[in-house]
Amino acid sequence: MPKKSKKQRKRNELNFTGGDMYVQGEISGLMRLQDKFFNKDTAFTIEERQLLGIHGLLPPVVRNIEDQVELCLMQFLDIDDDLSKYTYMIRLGAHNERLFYKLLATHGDKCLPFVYTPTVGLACLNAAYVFQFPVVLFITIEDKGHIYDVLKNWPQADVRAICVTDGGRILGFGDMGAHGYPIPKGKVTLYTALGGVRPHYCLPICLDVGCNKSQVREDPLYMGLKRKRPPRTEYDEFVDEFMEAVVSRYGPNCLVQFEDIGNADAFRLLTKYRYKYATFNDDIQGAGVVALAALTSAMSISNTKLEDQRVLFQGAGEAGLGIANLLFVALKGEGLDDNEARSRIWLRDSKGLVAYNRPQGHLTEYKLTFARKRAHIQKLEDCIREFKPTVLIGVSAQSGAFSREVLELMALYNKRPIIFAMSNPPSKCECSAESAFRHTRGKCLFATGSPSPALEYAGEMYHVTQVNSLYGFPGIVMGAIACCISHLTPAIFLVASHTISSLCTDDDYRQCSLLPPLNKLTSCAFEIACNVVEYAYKSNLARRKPEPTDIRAFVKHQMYDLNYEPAIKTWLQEYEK
Ligand SMILES: O=C([O-])CC(=O)C(=O)O
Ligand SMILES: [Mg+2]
Repeated sequence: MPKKSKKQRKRNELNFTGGDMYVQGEISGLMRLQDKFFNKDTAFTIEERQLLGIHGLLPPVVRNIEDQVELCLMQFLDIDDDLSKYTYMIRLGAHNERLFYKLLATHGDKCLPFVYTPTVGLACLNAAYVFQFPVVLFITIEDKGHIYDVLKNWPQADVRAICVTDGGRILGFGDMGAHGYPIPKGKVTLYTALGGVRPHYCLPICLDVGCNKSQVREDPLYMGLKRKRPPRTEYDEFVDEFMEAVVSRYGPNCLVQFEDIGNADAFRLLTKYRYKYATFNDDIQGAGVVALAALTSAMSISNTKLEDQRVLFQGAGEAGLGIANLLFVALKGEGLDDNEARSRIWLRDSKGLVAYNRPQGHLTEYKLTFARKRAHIQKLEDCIREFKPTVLIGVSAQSGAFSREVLELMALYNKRPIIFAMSNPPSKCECSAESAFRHTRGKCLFATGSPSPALEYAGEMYHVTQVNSLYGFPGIVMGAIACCISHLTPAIFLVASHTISSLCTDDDYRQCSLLPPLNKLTSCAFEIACNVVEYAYKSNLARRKPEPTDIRAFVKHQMYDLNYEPAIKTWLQEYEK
């Protein structure tokens, strides 16, 4: 028998003396198997299993993470219904976090729609049914005065990015109260899956202040507080306390993304907090980033300039005003003055054209900025006849708002009408890709909010662009937390938007694809993060010092590693010295 080396003898001794005593002071083997951060399932090597005392608790096979991913994909694809696919992903994430993110990174095209739009909408509609784990932190208005203590119950202490909703305007569904909790969960999943933000830095929060829809509240399965939303002063005090508690608990560099907050509250909070905290509103500013990027590509294809556009919005809520505002900034950047820039933008809400002297409908200060000085027009078709827009953007959550007549009019006035039907989920979308192509006879440059398959029209294949904030926010968050940004200025969103459109190629344009393909989402997020960091240092917004000399390496270094770490590396190396 060959003689065993000293090292091998030592290992052998260890292998048969049980594991726990060798990991004293550390997390036990069994806990590693049950803890999503440490778990590797069958990827624990035999040596690790023996040293950790979990030998025998797993089948003998040892797989690498790539093989595990393929196995998970097979299981996932075998599931028939969308909601079960969603719960499969949530369970996997709660059981083995790295495998979950590796699966998303490897097969994002197949899996992302089941952790994010559109399936996340279905999850909200079935929120009680799909709730299984403490995946988000719930803070209720009854916790007022003690929000800091609730934050302390979240198991991770080094939180750097929060996504928070109050369920006030969930996608196109309106007020869903606490049943909006899957939304921030879906968003922070993309921080990691696309932006590379380490998962333990991310915290999804649902602020439960009640729900004004009795139909939601009175559902026997409703999990939130069974009360109406509070008056504005009480609400504002609550959210103020929340922001202060975040800073006390996680420091001033912790970024807060507001998501799917009710319209009126969203604008007020953004105005109040945007220069005070590192915060942004994805539905307002994030929508602007991606819509402007898609518009930039559409202009490259149609060989037109920004100042040549007349943009009509169907919907003047968060996305509509967010896009209009960023467009306004971009137009001014092209040398237009305020009035010239505003003249390119018309908004139409549920009461018709946003005009000063319209007979009904109070105009908020945010809409007033874009109000027209002209006779009121009620119908969308008449707005089109009057304004002859080159671009029509749907952000109204009104299914069918882009009727055949609307689409035909756009094709009548434009060689290449630019049409974005952005509302989510598809049941709330202004028109389908199919009707946009049919009623413009294939002339339109089209994008929509949810993922859609390629489409055949008159013998030609057209790619259907998904114009969704997922192109922007993961990279913005990664960049902002990497350099500890103090606050996010409008220029940051322009930087992000330009980064996205700069990644489109002539090949994309040939397929009428207005944004980079979905398989480039991670590189898109990385480029945005680097450009945000660079801009933040240049503009004195970055608190982290010293300024890095190599920004790409600086960002890369902070990203989540999708491969397992050896469970006992440090300890074994110590022992074998
Ligand atoms: O979540 C999405 O897909 C886009 C979004 O923010 C919204 O529609 O509110
Ligand atoms: Mg949203």
